Amino acid sequence: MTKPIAQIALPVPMRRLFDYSLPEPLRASALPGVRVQVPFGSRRLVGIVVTLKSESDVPTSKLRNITEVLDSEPVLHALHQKWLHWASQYYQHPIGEIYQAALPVSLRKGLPAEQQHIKMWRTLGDEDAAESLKRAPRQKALYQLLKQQPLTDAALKQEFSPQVFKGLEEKSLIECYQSDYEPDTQWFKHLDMGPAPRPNVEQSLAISGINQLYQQFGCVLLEGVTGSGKTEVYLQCIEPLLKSGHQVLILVPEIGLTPQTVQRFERRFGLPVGLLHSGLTDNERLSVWQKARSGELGIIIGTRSAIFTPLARPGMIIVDEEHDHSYKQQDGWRYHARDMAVVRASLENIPLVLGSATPSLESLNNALTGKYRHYLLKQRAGNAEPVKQQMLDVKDQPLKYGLAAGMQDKIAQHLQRGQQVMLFINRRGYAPALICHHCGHVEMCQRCDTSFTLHRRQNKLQCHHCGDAKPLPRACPSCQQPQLTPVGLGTEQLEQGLTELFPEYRAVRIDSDATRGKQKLHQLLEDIQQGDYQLLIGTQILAKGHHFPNVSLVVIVDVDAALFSADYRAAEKLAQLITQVSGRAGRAHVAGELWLQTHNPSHPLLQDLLNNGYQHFARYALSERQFANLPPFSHQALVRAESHDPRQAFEFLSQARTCFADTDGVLLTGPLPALVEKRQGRFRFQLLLQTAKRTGIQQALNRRLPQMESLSLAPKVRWSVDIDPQDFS
Ligand SMILES: Nc1ncnc2c1ncn2[C@@H]1O[C@H](COP(=O)(O)OP(=O)(O)OP(=O)(O)O)[C@@H](O)[C@H]1O
Ligand SMILES: [Zn+2]
Repeated sequence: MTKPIAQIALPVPMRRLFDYSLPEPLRASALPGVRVQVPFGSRRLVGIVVTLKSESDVPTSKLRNITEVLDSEPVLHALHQKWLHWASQYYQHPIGEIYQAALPVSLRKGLPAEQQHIKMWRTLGDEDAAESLKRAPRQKALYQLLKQQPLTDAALKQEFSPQVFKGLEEKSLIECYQSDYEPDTQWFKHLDMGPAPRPNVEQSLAISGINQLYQQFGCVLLEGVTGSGKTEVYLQCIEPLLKSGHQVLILVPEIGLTPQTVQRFERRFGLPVGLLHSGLTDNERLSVWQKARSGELGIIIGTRSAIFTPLARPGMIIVDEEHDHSYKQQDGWRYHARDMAVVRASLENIPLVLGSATPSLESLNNALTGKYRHYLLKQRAGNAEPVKQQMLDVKDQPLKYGLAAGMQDKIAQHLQRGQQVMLFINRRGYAPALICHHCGHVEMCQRCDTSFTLHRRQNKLQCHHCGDAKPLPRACPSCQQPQLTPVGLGTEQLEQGLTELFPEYRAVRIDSDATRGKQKLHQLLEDIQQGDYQLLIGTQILAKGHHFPNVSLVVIVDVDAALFSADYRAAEKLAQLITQVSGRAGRAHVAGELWLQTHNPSHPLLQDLLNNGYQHFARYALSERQFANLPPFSHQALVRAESHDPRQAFEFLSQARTCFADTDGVLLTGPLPALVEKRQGRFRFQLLLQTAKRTGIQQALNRRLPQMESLSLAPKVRWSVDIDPQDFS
């Protein structure tokens, strides 16, 4: 007998499921994993059936009815559901919000999940009208194409503008119709393989090791210096999988930045690659989701949330640049896509490959302790030489636009040899602050604890924490004198300075200000490839994964700020950044060098990193973490709270602390102010929980969260729990 009650996950911030009764006619179709529409208060919500049952704690008369079943088959299969329930436990986050996050936006809204029809075009009538279209060559071209066979709207739109269709439609020569959608899931029978280089010894070892894990769970850390051919290893590992019809999901930090990587996958296998990134419309996203689920796509490449893409025949998950911080969601449900990937791979019983030149200390520790298989690529692939890394001591040196004289000479030398130079600085805008030379007043954001950044191009001051902006004042708002002076250096100023210092060369700036708009970045990257620019200035966007063969010098203008941070992960982050940035140099035929400007050339971190490389540094950093009992040798959760009245957030966390007071094995730190204490008008505090075992965090929170939720201040402050926090700002 079919069960009359369904437990539903609803997109509401409550840590529970909701019981609804199933009217008789809906019972056969309400399977676990399908979407349903239900009344909730005065609203209608789209939820997902989790389980069916015969009885509820709520009296039957009080149960409300499910109004509609939206799917004929589950949008989340059983394994996926199991995975999400694990996540709800692990991240201590409401299950309904997790289910919601795992679906594309269109499906959250209740739109159809199946790709039922596709829009096609065909010609009308028998006679050939080409003659009458002589004066409209585009219309004639489209007409003749369709005369041969009907074609899909999606394919034609790439080539013909809407006017062309309209013209022909008005002449009643073509019409549009809906055709039944038949997915092509047999792509693997006609792969069109492109040429592949012969792998070197290190690559071969990695490839054969990874391929031993065919349809079997296992994690692999591929630790390879930049340019060592990690991508080539991925390509060769997935080849046998694709040939046997399996699908591969690849996570990357940011797609807009790696068009070349995407092309490499397409060319190697002659297959379209499904792309998932933030620049897509809801419809485009849904389409990739559908094609991945039906098995129509062999390769899916996407950013963080692509980890939720369903696969009909999963073969492997790859997380490229696994150390990258974009894999951690920083608001709402704060999951880590890499960690989600580990659990997914184990449930689906497939291998997971984590690749990086600068692995996170977490993954490295798992590799060193034997939990993960570990393959090292120590040499750059092909003919590329290792990058020479050096420091320039800028103590007591006059700096012009942040550059010492010696550095300016170096840049000139490389430019004169016809090579490109990349300069890296971590701050966008013109200058991080504007100070009054007369009275010392600094314009501060009223809502945050920070100075306004000067953006000279746009003639404005902007807060980089809350986005608040205002026009550049002509005089000091405090003393009315006109001597307002920029302090510090940003990308905009460096660009201006370089144009002044090297007028015969062209400079380009790559930061989030300069690259707004979908195509802009793409275009700039292409122009750089073409050699249109010789001086490339950027923030960390420029550090990620590009391949600019003609860059021979990379300069990091200032590393000092990061050397003295209160965040225990700062050293790791800085080392990753320096190594990644330096990996941009000398990737092909020209030798590359990296120069760091610093006031602290004897700093042990810099010494170790530059003399011994990231692999050595990371192992040393791990021993330090172990000594200090920090992650990955302990496990953390961060309770954050913020409020307009600083006392409320602080008091809430003080009370929260007492909830944990008698919990054994939990080390409590705080409440302490966050690194950025005030943001958008709210004061921010943190309480850190630390335990020796991973499960300790979950046990403590399982027992104490309900108590915290019932604290009198709980509804009055904004608070959240962050498991495995990465960022304490
Ligand atoms: N075995 C090989 N023989 C010759 N060339 C190779 C080989 N493997 C890789 N290459 C080439 O070396 C260059 C770098 O390789 P690849 O992009 O795979 O490295 P990577 O480690 O993924 O780089 P990144 O540092 O950007 O992550 C590419 O141009 C690639 O085609
Ligand atoms: Zn602000």
